[in-house]
Amino acid sequence: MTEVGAMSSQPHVTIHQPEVPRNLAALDPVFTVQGLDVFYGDYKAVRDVDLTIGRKEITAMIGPSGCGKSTVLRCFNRMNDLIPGARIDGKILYHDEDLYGDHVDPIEVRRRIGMVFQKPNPFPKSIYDNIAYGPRVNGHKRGDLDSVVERALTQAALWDEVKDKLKASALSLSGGQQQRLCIARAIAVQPEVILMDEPCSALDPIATTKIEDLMQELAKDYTIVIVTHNMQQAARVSDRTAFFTAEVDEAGVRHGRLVEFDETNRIFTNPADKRTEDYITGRFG
Ligand SMILES: Nc1ncnc2c1ncn2[C@@H]1O[C@H](COP(=O)(O)OP(=O)(O)OP(=O)(O)O)[C@@H](O)[C@H]1O
Repeated sequence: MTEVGAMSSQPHVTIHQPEVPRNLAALDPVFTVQGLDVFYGDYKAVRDVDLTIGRKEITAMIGPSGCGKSTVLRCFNRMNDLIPGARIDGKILYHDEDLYGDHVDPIEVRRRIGMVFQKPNPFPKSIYDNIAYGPRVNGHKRGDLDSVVERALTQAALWDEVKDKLKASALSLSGGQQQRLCIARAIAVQPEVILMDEPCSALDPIATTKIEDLMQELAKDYTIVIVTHNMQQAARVSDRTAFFTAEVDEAGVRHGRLVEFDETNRIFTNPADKRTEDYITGRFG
C-alpha cells in the first residue's frame, strides 16, 4: 500500500496497490465507447462520451450525483433497454462488435456482462438455488450443478461461510453475505464482465472491505466496471478511473459529461482537468 497525497491539498487519498500490480501499459479493450449520448425520452441525460474499458482491469466511474454514471454503466449490458423511452446515439463496441447491432440478443449480452446492484437482491430461494438458477436456465444438468455452485461461491469468497447451509434461504444471510451471493450468482453463468453499481453502499465497513478484496481477486479473471460515490474506494480498488460531471448547456439543460479518464493513480495525484482536481480534493460535489 502506498500513501499518495492528492494534489497539494486535502483530503489525502490512500491508494492500495494490488499485490501483483497489473500491467496497465497495454490497454486491451473490451468496450470501446464512441460519441455516446443516452436519452430518456427527449431528455439527453448523457452527452458525447468516449471511453475504453480494458480487459481484466477494474474501471471506476465517479462523479457527483446525477452526472450519468449509472446510466452509462447500464448501457454496457443493455439494461437501459428495459426502461421505456431510453435509447442511445453513438456506438458501444463490445470487442469489435456493435453491442446495439440488430442481430445482437440482449439476453445473451446480459449473460456475458453480469450486473451487481446497490442493494443486494437475492431471489427468495435457497442459497443453492440462487446460484444454480442461471446455469439451469442455460441448460446445465443436475450432475455438474453442484460443482458450478461450489466454484461460484468459492470465487465469491462465500463458500466457507455457507457450505453447511446451502438449503437455507438466501434472505437469512447478512447484507454483506447477500452481496457476495449476488456476485457469486453473476459469476455462475461465466460472464466476461461484471458491472457493479454502488455495490457497497448498503454495507458496513467490514463487509465493504471484503467486497473490495474480492474485486481485486476477481479482476484476475474478469473485467469489472464499478460505479461508486466513494472516492477512497475508487482509489483503493480501480486501475483506471472515469470522472463524470453534469454541465448545463447553452439551452439551460443539464447533461452528464465525461471529464477525464486515466489511470487511477494519475486521476488522484495529477489530474489533467481542473474540474477533476476540484472534485477529488472536495472543493466540488
Ligand atoms: N429511468 C430514468 N428516467 C428518466 N430519467 C432518468 C432515469 N434514470 C436516470 N435519469 C436521469 O438521468 C440523469 C443521470 O442519472 P444517473 O442515475 O445515471 O446519474 P448518477 O450519476 O448515477 O447519479 P447517482 O450518483 O445519484 O446515482 C439524471 O438527471 C437522472 O434524473
